[in-house]
Amino acid sequence: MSHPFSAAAAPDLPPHPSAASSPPPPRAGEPALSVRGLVRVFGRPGTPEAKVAVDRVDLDVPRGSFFGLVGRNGAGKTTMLSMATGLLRPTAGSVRVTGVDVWAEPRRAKQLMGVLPDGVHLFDRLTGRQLVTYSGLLRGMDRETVARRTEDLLHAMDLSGDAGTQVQDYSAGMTKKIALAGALIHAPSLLVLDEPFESVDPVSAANIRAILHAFVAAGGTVVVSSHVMDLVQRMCDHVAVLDRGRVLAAGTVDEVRAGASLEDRFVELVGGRAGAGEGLSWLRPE
Ligand SMILES: Nc1ncnc2c1ncn2[C@@H]1O[C@H](COP(=O)(O)OP(=O)(O)OP(=O)(O)O)[C@@H](O)[C@H]1O
Repeated sequence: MSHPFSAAAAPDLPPHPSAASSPPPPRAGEPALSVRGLVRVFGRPGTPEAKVAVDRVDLDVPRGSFFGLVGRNGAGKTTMLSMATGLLRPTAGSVRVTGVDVWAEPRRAKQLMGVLPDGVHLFDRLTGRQLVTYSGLLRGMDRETVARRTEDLLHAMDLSGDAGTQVQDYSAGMTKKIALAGALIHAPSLLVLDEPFESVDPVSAANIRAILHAFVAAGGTVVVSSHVMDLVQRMCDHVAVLDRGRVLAAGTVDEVRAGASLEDRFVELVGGRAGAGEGLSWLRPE
């Protein structure tokens, strides 16, 4: 019997949609995502307030990979992924999705992508079912396909029972899952997920991982950002370590961890835990 949380319950998600407005075919030999010289400065450049959040990043995400982007708080992960997905304009540099320039041809590029941004701001007066349905209709998909995939996705995310509830009444984890369902409905070639497991319970997280693995097995590419090294080591085949807006290491997980655990290697790369707990000598029970 097909268990509701098993990979077998993953919705029908070939990497290329049968939507009315077909996306451009991937260009042979192009990485799924290619970033060159990417820079983002917040605040006026040259002023003391200027903050270089992403600093001349070059990165290739191979097609068919499950790619983890890891870094400390404030390392620049969200800023980089926002630029990569057309949500935040780069100060400099370029981004291509299977050869399509995200900032020169945003409509074409966005057809190829499914995006789960960090701190998603959803139309939360909609019910879960309406939100997923509109995600599909806005992509130009036909109603019948949208209706079928919406039910598949609600089931796969264990949200069928809450499909008629407004998203504003969802928990943080449910909100994450419904946003992910909306990002999957057009069966994109590339999924970019910022912290997809944050606030998500372990059963739902395992379910989402199974869906993502099935998607990669079908030829899709997934990029996830995460702080959880153990998860990235187990789940991803490629990883990039970002720190202070720069890529410190990138490659297959085995190349980057170089025989150590990814967590140990990460701490080594970003400079360890110097000063942890110092200056808090007062922090003890009276
Ligand atoms: N809108 C903004 N205005 C000014 N500075 C910003 C803005 N957004 C991000 N930053 C700064 O850019 C840097 C990178 O932030 P970013 O959110 O990309 O990091 P992150 O790696 O995603 O962190 P976290 O893991 O905590 O989510 C931080 O120093 C942050 O303060």
